[in-house]
Amino acid sequence: MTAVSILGDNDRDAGVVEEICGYLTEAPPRSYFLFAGAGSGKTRTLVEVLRRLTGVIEHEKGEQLALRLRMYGRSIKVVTYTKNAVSVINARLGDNDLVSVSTIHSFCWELINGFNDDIREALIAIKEAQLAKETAEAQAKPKGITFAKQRDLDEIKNDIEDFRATDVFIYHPDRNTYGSGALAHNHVLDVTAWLLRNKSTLQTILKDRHPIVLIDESQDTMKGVLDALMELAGREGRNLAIGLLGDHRQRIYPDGHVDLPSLVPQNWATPELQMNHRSQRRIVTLINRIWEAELEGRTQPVNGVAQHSRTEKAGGAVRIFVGDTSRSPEGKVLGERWCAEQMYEATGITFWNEGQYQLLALEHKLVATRGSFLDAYEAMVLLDPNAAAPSGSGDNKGPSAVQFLLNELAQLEDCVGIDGSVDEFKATEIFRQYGCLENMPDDNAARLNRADEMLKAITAFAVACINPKSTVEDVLAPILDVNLFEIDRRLVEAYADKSPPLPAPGRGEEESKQARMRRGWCALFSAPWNQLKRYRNYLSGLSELATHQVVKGSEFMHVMVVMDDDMASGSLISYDKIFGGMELSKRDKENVALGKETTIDRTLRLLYVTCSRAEETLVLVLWSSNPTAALAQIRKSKWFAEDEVLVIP
Ligand SMILES: Nc1ncnc2c1ncn2[C@@H]1O[C@H](COP(=O)(O)OP(=O)(O)OP(=O)(O)O)[C@@H](O)[C@H]1O
Repeated sequence: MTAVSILGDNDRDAGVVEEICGYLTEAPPRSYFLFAGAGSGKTRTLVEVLRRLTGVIEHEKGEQLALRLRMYGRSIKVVTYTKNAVSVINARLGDNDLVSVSTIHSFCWELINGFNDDIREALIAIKEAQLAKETAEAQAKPKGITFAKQRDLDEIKNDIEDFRATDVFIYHPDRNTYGSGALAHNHVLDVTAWLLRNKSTLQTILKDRHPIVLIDESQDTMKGVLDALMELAGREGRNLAIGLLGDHRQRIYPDGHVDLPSLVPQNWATPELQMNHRSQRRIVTLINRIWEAELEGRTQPVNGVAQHSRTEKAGGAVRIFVGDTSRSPEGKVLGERWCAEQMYEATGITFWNEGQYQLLALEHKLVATRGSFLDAYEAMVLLDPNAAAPSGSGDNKGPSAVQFLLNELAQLEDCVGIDGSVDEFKATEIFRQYGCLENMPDDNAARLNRADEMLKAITAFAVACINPKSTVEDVLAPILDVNLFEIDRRLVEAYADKSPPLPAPGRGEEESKQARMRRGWCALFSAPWNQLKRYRNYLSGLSELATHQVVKGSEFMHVMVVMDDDMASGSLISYDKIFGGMELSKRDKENVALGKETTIDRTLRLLYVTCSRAEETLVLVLWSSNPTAALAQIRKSKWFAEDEVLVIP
């Protein structure tokens, strides 16, 4: 093979940048959807397009567009999934006032901030629609509106009244916002989508500021906002162009559209990137097979192009190991080490016997079990299922009602030495930071009394912190008893409520939000305190097993993917079903018949995402409920060669 042909093969996508520049500089500009698989260099393509469209790199039509943007004080908006992606794109673009990069939350808030009457109207309309829908659904059930459901409906009505009474709405895209008028992250997205659909002022503002909007990771972008933008681009074809970048095969959040490619309007351009610059050929072949697989229970279409690896990346190694899921968690950890050892023996790559590989799993429960913080995690899920686990965009900081435990109390714990001594200087700083010293009595004696009370509380807190047997309640009690901080009302009330939790609902039984939260609070108060620290690390992406947060957009030389249905919450994911260790359920078959998304679809995409992170070598470990059946199907499938399939003894 000659140098020229190597270059030719590797450069098969070289024309895509120019192709996209052509669409966006057409008069009027044309919207597009870029099919771009794993490791295809989406960010690089995006940045190269932006450089040409803003006159950084010589480009005749780009320079004309730049001139027009500058003349009207406009810019191209790039919407990314994470704050990290904002910095990556900004760093690669350099100083460029014709491009403005934001996360979707910032983008939405930039548009609606200050339009308080519109925000209120949208919030009320959204909640009223929710109320009507949930009421109708409950009425249609044989039991009608149960007591538990009525409580939930009343809560929606209360929210509507609260919105009506709010004058000014506040929000911070980078953190949770508290206090009167505070909007949650999802409110901001819902409100923006509603206003883009219903208010011409906002539509005009958007196209006047940003005639071109490019959305990265569009497969996971909240569908409400995406639909509103696509609808607007359809209507305002001459004034607003949308570019969607992403890989529908890598959709991992339920916020995105089930099958985005099929929603792309006919008149949009659909360029394609065919290269995978990241992985060795063996891995690229595997991910192509995974995506093309015709599995029973699959409803998602096989749209999108097969990828090509770089010519010089013609190697790579893959193994799948199958073991019995009835093993203990410790036994499984040992089994996984054995697999790594086998990989070392097969490839001679020393990283595998030095623990220098990236463990990946996408089930939060698995991470929580391996990381020894399962009680804390499960309590958080009961308190707020949407906020308990880290999210790819880095928004989730845990349930809002427990922020005091995760922030103030965690900071206070940092002032406690391993012997239980308290660094009083540091502790005082924290009290000052949170305004705990502002209401000290003026009277000298009362002041001394209060200081003494505070000292006793922090000493008791320190003793509880260093005791490995302490529960969250043990640590919290001394602090709450003396009202040291201004604490979220929900936490204070839950602590004061000494009623026992109701039992968990049986299969098919309904549970009110309040009853679920009461179970969550009780579980949290009795969880070991030391689990909270591990839970915090997990939220910030620091646990040994990587989850979505780390996986999105990352790459690692050597990857081990651990698949264990026992640790998957609910029935949304099942590796055993795609590998043949378990039959499809009745529900799966019903979903197939209705053409709905199935367990198989979701699991296949998770597998695609995790496998495509590997550059050189990849180990898959399946803990199966029926290893014999799974092995038979794996051997029959064309995914792996005979010598790539092994049994964990
Ligand atoms: N044109 C190119 N030539 C050589 N290497 C490239 C090229 N484009 C990207 N790469 C390299 O390939 C790897 C994958 O690129 P990148 O992470 O941008 O892909 P991606 O499309 O964002 O992938 P994913 O969606 O899987 O996260 C990176 O290591 C990047 O440096």
